[in-house]
Amino acid sequence: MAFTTALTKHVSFSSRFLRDTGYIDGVWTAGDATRTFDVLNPATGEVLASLPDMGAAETRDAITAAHVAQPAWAARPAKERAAILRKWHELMVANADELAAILTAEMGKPFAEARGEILYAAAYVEWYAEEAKRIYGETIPAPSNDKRMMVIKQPVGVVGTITPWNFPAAMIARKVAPALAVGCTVVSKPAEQTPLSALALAVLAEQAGVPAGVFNVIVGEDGPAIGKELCGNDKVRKISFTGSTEVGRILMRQCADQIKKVSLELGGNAPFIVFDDADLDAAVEGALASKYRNAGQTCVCANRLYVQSGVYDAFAARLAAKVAAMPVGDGFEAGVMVGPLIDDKGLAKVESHVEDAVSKGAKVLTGGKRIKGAGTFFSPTVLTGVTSGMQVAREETFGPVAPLFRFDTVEDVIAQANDTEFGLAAYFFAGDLKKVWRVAEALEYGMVGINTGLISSEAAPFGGIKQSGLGREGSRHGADDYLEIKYLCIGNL
Ligand SMILES: NC(=O)C1=CN([C@@H]2O[C@H](COP(=O)(O)OP(=O)(O)OC[C@H]3O[C@@H](n4cnc5c(N)ncnc54)[C@H](OP(=O)(O)O)[C@@H]3O)[C@@H](O)[C@H]2O)C=CC1
Ligand SMILES: O=C(O)CCCC(=O)O
Repeated sequence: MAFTTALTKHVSFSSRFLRDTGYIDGVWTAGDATRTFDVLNPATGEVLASLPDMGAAETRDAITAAHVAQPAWAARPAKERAAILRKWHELMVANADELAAILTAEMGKPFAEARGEILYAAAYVEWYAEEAKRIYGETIPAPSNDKRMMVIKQPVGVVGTITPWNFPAAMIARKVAPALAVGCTVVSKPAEQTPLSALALAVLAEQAGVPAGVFNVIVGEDGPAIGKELCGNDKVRKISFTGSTEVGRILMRQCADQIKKVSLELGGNAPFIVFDDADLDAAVEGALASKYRNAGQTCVCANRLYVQSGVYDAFAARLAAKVAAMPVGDGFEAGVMVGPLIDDKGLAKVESHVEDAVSKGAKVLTGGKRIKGAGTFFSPTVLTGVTSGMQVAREETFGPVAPLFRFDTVEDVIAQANDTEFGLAAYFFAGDLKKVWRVAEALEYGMVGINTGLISSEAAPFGGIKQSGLGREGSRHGADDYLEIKYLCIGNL
């Protein structure tokens, strides 16, 4: 059976949104896949579903379908594409509870957070339904009277998207919505841990009127094989990826042969700075929101918390008290704030970061251990006495661990915050306006939260600099990633 009772106790077998195959050219199909792979609930370790392990051949078929469908989709008036996206948005909002249950079951995040993610994903679809109608060109005053110069924008064509498990709905929505809005077609490959949410989005896209071939989903556990086909097939004009910097580098190399466009949203190592003049309660709340959201499995999560000497002890004590009180458990239990980590690999990484820090002199104020049992839980942790020689200073922990570094001067903390190859998000809490400007300008990051730990929004350009990636998602800038600029010059006038 494709779905087990471990899933259907949360999402009924008769759910209109559960699918047990991929989706190619408007058809629910396993292609030629002969093997299956299991989708697990990380809170219990139970198998939720078995899906066909699709690979390069099915990806090729989906690319062909997307290639055939693209000209007609691009030729539809923007208003029609917008109306279909708007309908998709409405269906996501109307069915948020059921989509959230699927998401919590396969990913583990608390149900309220999962529901928040569905609405966040839907907001991207709504945003690009609106933007679809505003893909403006421009006219340019020509340097001579016998010419007229202008610019039009056209869709890049077929797009391959590869997305991670930490936001199984939002990461797909914020790539697919702008792509479809401007007239591209898409072949999507969700993470092997969370394919059910992707398939549920495709069900709703189909109901909304997205035509066959315009949005295709390939499910499978051989990411490298699917990725190679997406990067190597010359019908695909662009790859949009969210995930680890390591895989982003592989994809960029694979795209080099055909000079294929890439958007990459990669790892972060976000500094979170608390200055002596900060509102300490707001800084603690900001740290809780930024660090422990999604059990710390977010590329924009605070990874290194730098606290100025004058408030270090007070901040550490207040943060630890709140963190110790956070309920941990199955995301379906009422009141749970921190769910499991995605899998054993994720749990082992968090554990090794904490062990490394402690072995080099850090102190555990609260947490610090995996929680024994069936699921992959790690207790929300605060570490003090953390220094730059520890793993937590250099690598993304991707777990509920707040390492607190002490600093004295603005210059010192900016140097430490920028001392990383990553440049996605940074945060700081301060009162003095002069300092706010100086620090905001000096931080080498694509996004900076000032006196807030939450910066994500469909209205904002999300993306990084340095090895955190290329391109932006969300806002009006997010559409540009799926558009080519064409310059037209009329002569002999
Ligand atoms: N920027 C971010 O938001 C994210 C960062 N990370 C970071 O990466 C670490 C590892 O997480 P992990 O899940 O392994 O992330 P990955 O980067 O390995 O996975 C993300 C996506 O890429 C796919 N993939 C993996 N290898 C290839 C490949 N060679 N070619 C094409 N696609 C590929 C995966 O497919 P499949 O699932 O089939 O392997 C998945 O869909 C985390 O601990 C975290 O630090 C992780 C997720 C998101
Ligand atoms: O972790 C990610 O890859 C996406 C960040 C989620 C968000 O805040 O939009």
